Amino acid sequence: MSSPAPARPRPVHQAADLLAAYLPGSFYYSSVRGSLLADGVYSPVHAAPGGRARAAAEVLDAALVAGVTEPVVAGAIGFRPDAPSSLVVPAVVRRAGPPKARGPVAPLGGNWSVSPQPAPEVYTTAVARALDEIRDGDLRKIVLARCLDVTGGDPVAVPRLLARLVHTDPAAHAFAVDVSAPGDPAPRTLIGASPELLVSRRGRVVTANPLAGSRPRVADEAENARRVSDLLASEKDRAEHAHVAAQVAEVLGRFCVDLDVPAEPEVIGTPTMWHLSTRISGRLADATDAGSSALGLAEALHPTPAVCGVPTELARDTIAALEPEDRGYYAGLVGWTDQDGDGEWVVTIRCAEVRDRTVRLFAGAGVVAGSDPEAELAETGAKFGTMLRALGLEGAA
Ligand SMILES: C=C(O[C@H]1C=CC=C(C(=O)O)[C@@H]1O)C(=O)O
Repeated sequence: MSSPAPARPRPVHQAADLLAAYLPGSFYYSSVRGSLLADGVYSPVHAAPGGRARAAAEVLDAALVAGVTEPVVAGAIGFRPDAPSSLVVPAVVRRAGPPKARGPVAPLGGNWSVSPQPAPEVYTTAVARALDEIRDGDLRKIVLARCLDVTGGDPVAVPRLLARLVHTDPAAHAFAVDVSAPGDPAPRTLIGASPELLVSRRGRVVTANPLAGSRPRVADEAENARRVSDLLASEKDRAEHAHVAAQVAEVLGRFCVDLDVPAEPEVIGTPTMWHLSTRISGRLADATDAGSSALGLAEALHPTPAVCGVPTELARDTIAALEPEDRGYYAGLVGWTDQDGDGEWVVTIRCAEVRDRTVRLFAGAGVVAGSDPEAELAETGAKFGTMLRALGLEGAA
């Protein structure tokens, strides 16, 4: 006869201690729901797109049997189906409450050179071409991205960069993920502070918070108020947003009962941007299937028109044709799922990839009929602000 396992007290950690304990190679994730720091690898999770949730559930079962305490699957998945992914069941997971705002963290220092990739006029030409495709063909929305390479004299202090991201905006979904691949000459870290919740699951309750439609935030509050009301009234931005909210609602509708989709978007603010936002929630019809774990839902939702477009396949092909730089992990998903299927995944935006002395920032903007190439260039410049602030280079885009 088997006897129940003795209940072990859960070790109590402070959010600030987890952040302070982060080292490159660890997995860090924090949001208003809590903080998670994971180290070591019990097992990688390898599976093709669409099969990851089931593979994750199997590895989590094996980890439990092997004695891993409260295992999770954590990591990042790239934008394209053929992009790399970095998903593991870590050997050790520590959890704490949400991070709190604290005093300023010292800047990274150093002399940085900043180089847009591609050149700004290549980006505006791509937006103009996308507008031609929208006018002449079936494309209705496309998100076009560009990069900013920031290079310093010394290897980048990733833990300090992460601490600055978290302290600037403790409400963001902050992350740092080791995305090194075999043969890389130096370790690579995906780091960022995303405002966009792809999906979270807690028990049967599912929440998503699609964002699209933007204005840069400025210091002057009267000007911010004008920008917020302009954003709410903008037909172009509302169309851009409606594509995302509709697709997220349609996908979650396949899994949920009692889906609540607000009829009107609201505006949310980050320290650098204002966005149209729709908070969607529902209850899972079947919470036992691996396909409805947080990772399963995230895979079903990806890529939303917040990072790809409408229709999805045509937008993805047009992105491949118009963007000269590979997105890699940008515009993919980052997060974690536990053995109950609970977890949280965010859209990988307001992020960068750090490799030795270089930080490659990514930012994209949604293009619909009525978009203006110069305005999209400026919008992507403003979106770089999240990472530039953390680097101490505000205004360098
Ligand atoms: C694609 C990005 O942002 C998305 C999320 C919010 C608003 C967006 C926009 O207004 O274009 C984008 O869809 C990015 O930051 O790289």
